Amino acid sequence: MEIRKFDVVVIGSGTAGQTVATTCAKNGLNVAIADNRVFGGTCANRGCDPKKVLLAATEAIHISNNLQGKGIDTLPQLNWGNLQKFKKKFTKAVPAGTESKLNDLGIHLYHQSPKFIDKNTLKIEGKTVKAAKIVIATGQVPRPLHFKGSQFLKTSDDFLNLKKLPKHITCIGAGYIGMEFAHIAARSGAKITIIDNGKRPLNAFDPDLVELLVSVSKSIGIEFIFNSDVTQIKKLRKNLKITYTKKGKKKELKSRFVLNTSGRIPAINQLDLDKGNVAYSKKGILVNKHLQNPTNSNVYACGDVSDHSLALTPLSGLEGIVVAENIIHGNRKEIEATKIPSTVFTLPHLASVGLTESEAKKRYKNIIINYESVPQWFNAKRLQSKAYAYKLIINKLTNHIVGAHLLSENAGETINLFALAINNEISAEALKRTIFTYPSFSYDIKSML
Ligand SMILES: Cc1cc2nc3c(=O)[nH]c(=O)nc-3n(C[C@H](O)[C@H](O)[C@H](O)COP(=O)(O)OP(=O)(O)OC[C@H]3O[C@@H](n4cnc5c(N)ncnc54)[C@H](O)[C@@H]3O)c2cc1C
Ligand SMILES: NC(=O)c1ccc[n+]([C@@H]2O[C@H](COP(=O)([O-])OP(=O)(O)OC[C@H]3O[C@@H](n4cnc5c(N)ncnc54)[C@H](O)[C@@H]3O)[C@@H](O)[C@H]2O)c1
Repeated sequence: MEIRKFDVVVIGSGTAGQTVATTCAKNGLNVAIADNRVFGGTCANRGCDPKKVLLAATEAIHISNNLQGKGIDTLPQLNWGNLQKFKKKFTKAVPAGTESKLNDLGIHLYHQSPKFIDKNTLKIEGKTVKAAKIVIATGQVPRPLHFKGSQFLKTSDDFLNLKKLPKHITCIGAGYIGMEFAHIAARSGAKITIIDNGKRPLNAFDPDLVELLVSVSKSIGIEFIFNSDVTQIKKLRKNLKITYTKKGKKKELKSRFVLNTSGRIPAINQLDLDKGNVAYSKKGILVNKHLQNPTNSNVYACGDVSDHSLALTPLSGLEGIVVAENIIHGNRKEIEATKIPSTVFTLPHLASVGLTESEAKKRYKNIIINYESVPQWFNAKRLQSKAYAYKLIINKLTNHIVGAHLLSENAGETINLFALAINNEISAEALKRTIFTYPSFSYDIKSML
């Protein structure tokens, strides 16, 4: 049987996989890439980008609602069907565009999941393929939940493709996806309930700012049920009946559509990793500082699927570059300890970079915490925003900002200035001295400092 040989085979065509494949190909390596779904990955096809397109229309609703009677008389009417058509204009072009970009670089494309046969050999599309280096960049998939009726659960993919918005949606999980989708759906006219088995949403974010976000969320009709476990979903004629337990008591609610937003797990179960002697854990493919697998040095992993990665697009891209450079030049690049900014695209946004208050207290002896809720500031008032707050954490000794946490209409943008300051050790004083445009959210940084 003919055996096809490549320098590099990349599994997964998302941000991480594409970055590795294109960089290696541009450097003269013979590359193949495989994906078992449409090419282009989660972010562009069924994640960040389509979500942000849906969000744009709800931003119009949000701002109009806030300014009703203050210059806005007639509220805009959201047309979910047309919004979905608009969104499709973005997503439809992604798979073919990605394939053509990869083809143009001479990269061989496979459209199935490879399986390891041994350390350097894969079976793909029924063929045996050998590669000097194999890169696993398969991302994550929704965490399966196991209870009676869990087959009725829908995923983020289903939500993003909804032709009609259900009257009532329940999200199981108050993380990034649950909170962002709840805000989109609530402003589009649906009634939302979020059930979480924890005591609050968005665990990794500052508790004071999250509390304010919860209160805004409630004001747009989102209902929260915390410390609760869903035990069963039963199909009724039109609705689904959700049974859950809270403090040992059995409770029920009815909903048209139940979304599993309880987190995502590494997409590794189709790869036969044991045959390739590839070490992995529940968190993903194990990697060292060069993003190389400790038990099979021919294998690298990057993006969401690696065991230490935060599931964020910019980090997946960064890791893709590290892997590509290590394959091309030998292991010379390590993953840098950059502070990665992150935004929950609710309205207002919740954004964060660097240490949380509790992390900073453990790490530094003397810190300054500037925490304030400032709905009276001009930028909040002109937009009639229900919440504007910040928490900055500064190392007293060096005057460097070590953590920034923002809740504002523009936090997703403003946080990038803090990422710049933290990662480049620009002092709080230097940031305060810098001239920013006025009136802008960036200008507010001066008052925060
Ligand atoms: C709804 C949603 C919204 C998000 N919003 C944001 C956001 O606003 N900002 C942000 O930074 N991040 C966001 N994320 C996270 C972001 O999408 C991921 O961090 C990013 O896409 C990861 O890139 P990746 O290349 O590691 O993996 P992916 O983009 O997931 O790519 C992995 C690819 O591997 C393929 N694959 C999987 N298994 C196999 C297999 N066995 N064989 C072959 N191919 C396989 C998949 O089909 C996929 O194309 C969001 C995620 C979701 C789900
Ligand atoms: N704006 C962004 O950058 C963005 C947006 C979406 C997703 N993402 C990335 O994707 C990842 C996955 O997002 P996600 O929202 O799916 O997960 P998540 O980890 O953010 O949140 C999962 C939530 O589900 C809850 N949960 C877990 N098991 C549960 C159960 N059995 N019952 C009830 N609640 C349960 C958790 O307590 C948590 O609040 C994120 O961690 C993030 O890195 C990023």
